[in-house]
Parts: sequence; structure tokens; C-alpha cells
Amino acid sequence: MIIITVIDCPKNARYRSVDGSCNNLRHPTWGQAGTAQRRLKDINGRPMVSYEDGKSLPRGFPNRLPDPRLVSNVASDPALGPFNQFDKIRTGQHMAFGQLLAHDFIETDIPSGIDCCNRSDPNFGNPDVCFPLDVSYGDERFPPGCKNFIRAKPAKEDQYLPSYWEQINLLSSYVDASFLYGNQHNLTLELRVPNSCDKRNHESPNLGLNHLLFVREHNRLSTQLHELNPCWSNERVFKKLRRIIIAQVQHITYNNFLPLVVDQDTMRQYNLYSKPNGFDNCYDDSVDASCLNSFGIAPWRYGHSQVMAEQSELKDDYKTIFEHKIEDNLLSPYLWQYGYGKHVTSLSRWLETEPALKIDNFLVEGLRDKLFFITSPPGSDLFALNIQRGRDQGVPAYNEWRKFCGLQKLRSFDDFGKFGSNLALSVDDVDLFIGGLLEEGENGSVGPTFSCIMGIQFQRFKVGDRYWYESSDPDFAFTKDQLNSLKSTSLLSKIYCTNFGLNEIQYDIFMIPSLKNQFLTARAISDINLYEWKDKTCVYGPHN
Ligand code: HEM
Ligand SMILES: [Ca+2]
Repeated sequence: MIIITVIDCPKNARYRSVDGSCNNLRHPTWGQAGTAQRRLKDINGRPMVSYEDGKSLPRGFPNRLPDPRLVSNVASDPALGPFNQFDKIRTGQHMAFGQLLAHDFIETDIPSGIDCCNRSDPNFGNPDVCFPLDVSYGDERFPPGCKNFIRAKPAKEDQYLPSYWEQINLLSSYVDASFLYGNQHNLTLELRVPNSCDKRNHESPNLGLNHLLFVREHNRLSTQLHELNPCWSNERVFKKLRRIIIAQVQHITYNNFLPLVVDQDTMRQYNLYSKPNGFDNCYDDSVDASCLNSFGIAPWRYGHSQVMAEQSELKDDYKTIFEHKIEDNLLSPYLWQYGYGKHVTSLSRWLETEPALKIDNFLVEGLRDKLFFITSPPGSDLFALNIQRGRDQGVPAYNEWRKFCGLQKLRSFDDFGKFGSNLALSVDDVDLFIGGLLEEGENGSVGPTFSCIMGIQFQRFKVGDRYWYESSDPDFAFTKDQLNSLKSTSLLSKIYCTNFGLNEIQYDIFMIPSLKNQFLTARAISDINLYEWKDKTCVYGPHN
């Protein structure tokens, strides 16, 4: 549980807080872990919210809308394929980094240990807590009837709360590598080591691997920085390095990763690229960087459709593959921990070169039929969960978002092509998750509705972050040389090959190796130059 305390912010803090508090000095809780998610407002200033009773009951409650498992079945009919196509550009590591980022900015607070299908559970039938699925007869995987679904908790103690329910984000919303440094103040300060303490990091092997990547990067640079500055205390090295790693994550996210998620118009319209050189004082303290409910519920779940059917190993000849099915390896660190981590390199090779699946309306069997089936048989359906969660959190239907984004509403089911009217009873009821995924974007990116919501969110993460890495604020800025050095060397391929022991790697790890994105030796890609952080007055150590 996260406890929000009343905050008296230090005025000239040199480092961002662990939980995101005091980033915004006028609104110290904006973006803070444990606060409410936010809603977008339409052009008339009305919040984008849609509860059945206008306050808290899920959209469509109790059964005005088709059951989400049914929608999932309809939208995933292989006859409507092609099914499970590979992406022509993006790698598995593109998928994996998207999940890592999700674990940087959003984790909705959802209670556990409640069985909404069990009459003797005290919450049985309580619509504030339970919103179970109702699986139809004839489902090929799950028994008919009640299937557990626990509602996200409403936020209670937040000064910004409206009259309807908002849900809680347990993480700091800022892009601040909190997947690595955590979201709770005392934990990080006590350990003074990156603790990779996001409790979901075993969800999939690709995720655990990426956590490991940044733990190793922190530890590698920490030794170097200490050698350069022997008189620095451990705490000083830790804090400086945390700032450096956050800058790397911000730079990579905005300049290499996002351009492969949203279209180029969105990148430009929302000013998402960094300046090629020097500072950018884009900070605006009227911008709230807190995560938007609508963003976490559907657009940023686009990555579920990229997840491949396997999480495999590629040996050093880059040909021999040892396949591991994804459903057999969820909620388990086994793949990257067994044999004392000896298989990390081969797993990393596979993620780096294997194409991700195309961003579309299909999820692999391991997620749609067999999600967590080993730990909680017979498992679940992530597609259906995403739809139900959108309804649970009062997120309006797809057409409302088309309108919000200035796009034409779809008028009839013919506009959905082959899927027809099985998605909902009215075209205005189609859920955002499915409507958004049925759109196609340029070069395989997400379509215009998801791009629009993501554009707004990533602009807020950037201009609403006082500690944004390009800032020249004298309290905490990098020097111009440090910043330029970070901009020219922050490349995930370098971090990846250095920490996973690869001798060569393609220049842009988010894109499949090709003539334009060739393999280079690890040495050919520049590493971060920590000499820029050498304190010339510091020769002996360790003192302070
Ligand atoms: C690799 C396998 C993955 C698994 C097994 C997985 C599983 C899950 C599960 C079980 C949930 C909670 C569903 C609910 O009850 O609402 C979830 C939520 C979510 N996932 Fe994934 N996911 C995976 C990959 C990804 C990827 C690649 C992305 C993005 C690129 C992503 C983004 C999200 C987001 C944004 C949420 C909502 C988080 C929240 O609000 O708490 N996931 N995922
Ligand atoms: Ca964060």
C-alpha cells in the first residue's frame, strides 16, 4: 500500500524524488505514485468518462454490452486473418521495451484474493468490487458461466477527485526509470542500489530480461563513475547515475522508440522529438504529467498484439533456435535465471533479431486463451480483460474517441469491414481497445485514434516533467557537454550488447537487421563518455 503524505517540497532539490512528488512545485502530487489517474476533456471542457450510472458502475453494466470474451472471440476469428503476421520492421525488443515503459508509468491498483464467482466470498455480487465475465456456451476454451474479474480500486484521498470514480496509479507517472529505482522513497534510499522492484517484473521473460539489462547498466556505470571520482560517496554516485540512466531512457524513448509506435505527424504535432543539440526548456508547470486513464486502458496495451508466440533462445551462430512457448513461461523468471543466468545472452539475441508480431487485432493463443494457465488454471484471456477493464474504468467507447480526436465517427458496422455487428449492438458501443486496434497506421504503427491519445500523453510526460533531461534549470541541469554527449551516445543497442555480452548488434535494436540497419561490432558504437562527469577537484577518496 502506498501512503500519500502531505508534502512540503524542498525548493532547489537537485534530484527528482523517487515517487514523483514535488516534481511540480505548485502541484506537488501531480504524477506522484499512488494518486488518481486523469481524464481528458473534450472541446467543451467535459471529461471523457462513461459510467453506466454516471458515477461508478462499469460502462454497459450489468449486461447491456456483449460479454468481452465473446467480443474477443469474434475479433480474433482466424478466418478473418491473416492471423499472427510478423511485423516487417519491428523487433521483439520493440515489443519488450514497450512493456518495460508501461511498467515505468502505469500500474492500476487492483485488489487480489477476491473470487467474484464464489457465493461465499463477501464481495460476491458487489458491483463496486466485482464485474465478472459471463462466458457463453460453446466457448472453445473456457467453461460457460462466471469468470472472475476484480474491479480496479477507486481513488479516495486525492484533492482532485471529481464526483465519479477515478482509479489509482501506483507508479510515478513520469518517464523516470521507476521500473528500476522503484516508486517508494525509503526503499530506494535505504538500498541505494537499483532494486528493479516493480512487482510485475516476472510477468514475461522479455520483461525480466529488460529489468536485468538496466540493473547491469547501472552497476557497470556505477563502478566507472566511482573510479573517476574516488572521493564521491556511494550516495552521490547513485544519485548522479540515476539521473544519467533516466536521461538515457527518456532520450531512447522519445527519439528511437516512439517514432515506431505513433505516426510521424503525431511526433511533429506534439513536439515529441528532442532537439538534436543542446537544451530544451519545454517545461510548463500548468501541464499535469499524471497518467491518463484512457491511455493505460487501451492505447498503450497495443503491445499485447505484438507479443510473439514464443520466448526463445538463439545460439551464437544466430541460426540454432531453442523454442519456448510464451504461455509456459509467464509469471516465472526461470528462463533467464536458470543455469546461473547462462542463457541470458541467447534469449537477448532472439529478442534482438526476431520480428515482433504486427500491431493488429490478434493476440497469440498464449495470451488470449492461455494467459497464466499454469499458475491459475484454466487461465484467462488478455483481450477480454483489456475490454472489461476499459468498461470497469468508465472509458468511453471508440466512436467517442474518434470524435475527441477530430476524426470521423464510424457510422455503420460496414465501416468495420469483415467484423460486422458482432462487436457490439450499436456502432457507438464498440470498445476503444478493439476499435483502435482495427485501425491501421503508417508503416505498421498504431492508427490515428491511439496515436492521438498517445501524442497527448507523451507530450504531457515531457513538458510536465520539471526534471526533463534537456532542461537547463541551474538547480539540476546537465552541462551542455554532458547533455550533448548523452544525446549522441544513448542508444539501446549499445547498452544491450555491452551488458548482455554480444560481440555485434544492429545499430537500431528496435528494427530488424537489414541493409540499412546492419550488424556492427560492439566497439563500433560509442559508449557513454563518463569523463564528462569527472570532478577535477576530486582525487582522493572516499571521504564524503
Ligand atoms: C509480454 C507479455 C505480456 C503479458 C503477459 C501482459 C499481461 C498483462 C496483464 C495480465 C495485464 C492486466 C490486465 C487487466 O486485468 O487489466 C496487463 C496490463 C497492461 N499491459 Fe500488458 N502484458 C504483456 C505485454 C505488454 C506489452 C508489450 C505492453 C505495451 C507495449 C503492455 C502494456 C500494458 C498496459 C499499459 C497495461 C495496463 C497497466 C495498468 O494500468 O495497470 N503489456 N498486461
Ligand atoms: Ca515512472
